[in-house]
Amino acid sequence: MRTALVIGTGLIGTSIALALSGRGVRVHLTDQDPDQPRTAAALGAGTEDAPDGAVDLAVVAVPPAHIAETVHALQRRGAARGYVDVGSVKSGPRRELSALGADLTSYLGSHPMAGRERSGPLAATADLFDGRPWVLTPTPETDTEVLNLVLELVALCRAVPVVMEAPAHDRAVALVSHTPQLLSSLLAARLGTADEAAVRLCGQGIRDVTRIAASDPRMWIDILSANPGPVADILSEIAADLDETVRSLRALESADEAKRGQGAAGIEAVLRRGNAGRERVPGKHGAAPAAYETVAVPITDRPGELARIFADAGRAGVNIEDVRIEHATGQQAGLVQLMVDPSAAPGLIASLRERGWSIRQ
Ligand SMILES: NC(=O)c1ccc[n+]([C@@H]2O[C@H](COP(=O)([O-])OP(=O)(O)OC[C@H]3O[C@@H](n4cnc5c(N)ncnc54)[C@H](O)[C@@H]3O)[C@@H](O)[C@H]2O)c1
Ligand SMILES: O=C(O)C(=O)C[C@]1(C(=O)O)C=C[C@@H](O)C=C1
Repeated sequence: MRTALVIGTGLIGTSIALALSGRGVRVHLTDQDPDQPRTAAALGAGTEDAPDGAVDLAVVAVPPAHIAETVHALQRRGAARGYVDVGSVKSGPRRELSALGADLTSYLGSHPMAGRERSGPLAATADLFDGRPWVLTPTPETDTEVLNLVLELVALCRAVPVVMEAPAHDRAVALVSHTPQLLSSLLAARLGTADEAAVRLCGQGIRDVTRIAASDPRMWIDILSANPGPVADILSEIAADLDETVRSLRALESADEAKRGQGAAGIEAVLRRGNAGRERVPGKHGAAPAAYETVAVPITDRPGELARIFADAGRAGVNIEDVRIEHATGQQAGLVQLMVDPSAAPGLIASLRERGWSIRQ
């Protein structure tokens, strides 16, 4: 990739622009608020000058509610060879693009799983995405060239590509991102009316769980409006857990020893379930299994082939942890190396064979 256009030079757009500029890509910056690209350019993220012609990749980093109209407008003026968005929700923007009659072959929905509670270019850093998962949601209609451009973007940002279908992505982030935001806000909201004497005692625990309560509400209204059902489902399960926990605490207040025992058991169960969940949270650089198994699949160099193999892996329920593509010199062919958890490899191989792929042993 030689040239890129970043639309929306806030936290995420400027962080991407800094990473790309730092690795030799000429990055053009634009935003509906002219102050933002000016600041981003001053930070070394790229240039405010408009590109001469079509760039290689347009990166749309605007709030979710504006993604579809922005991508569609860029496509209509032929701004780039490929278009990617980085929005925190994936099904809604795709549906809206489809309703607008946009070209879905040159568009790929993506979501870097890295961010901060602060907005704007001044919060941006070039290493924001280092080692973080970056979800890609190709479909069979995604052009191979566009998928390759986005894989290059992810690699240049030193992130780890993870392929998912948009609805599965939205359900997953409801649990790991959207519900935590609301729970953090709900807890921090209690501090709003608490006595000064109590607030003065805030220690590291409450700082940890309320950090993201400082996030921009406008952005989160957009995100939650595009994913309300899955978030409401998880919150109602948590509400049931809360009811149970309150019952256990009330039992602990009882004069009856047996009831107090039940209360303690209920609380212990919650804490132990919490320990087990927390153990599954990956470290900053991802809980990569010690070693991946490589499934090598020869492909022909024609539009849609890569997207098809990713979609077929998705249908097999297999997460692609990493991917490498070897291009055969002088031939319209290549070898795609899909890196997966060793336990997932046999199922992936069988499923891909069933779908007509040959596997290089
Ligand atoms: N903040 C995070 O932690 C995080 C993480 C991953 C992905 N995202 C996604 O990245 C995108 C950007 O989020 P951010 O945190 O960088 O927000 P931000 O508020 O820091 O930046 C958004 C920028 O987009 C500009 N903008 C808004 N509407 C526009 C339009 N129609 N045309 C051009 N520019 C427009 C704003 O002026 C602003 O500069 C969102 O879709 C968000 O869901 C955010
Ligand atoms: O660390 C933070 O500040 C974030 O909340 C980042 C976070 C997340 O939930 O992980 C927030 C929203 C995004 O879409 C992706 C990343």
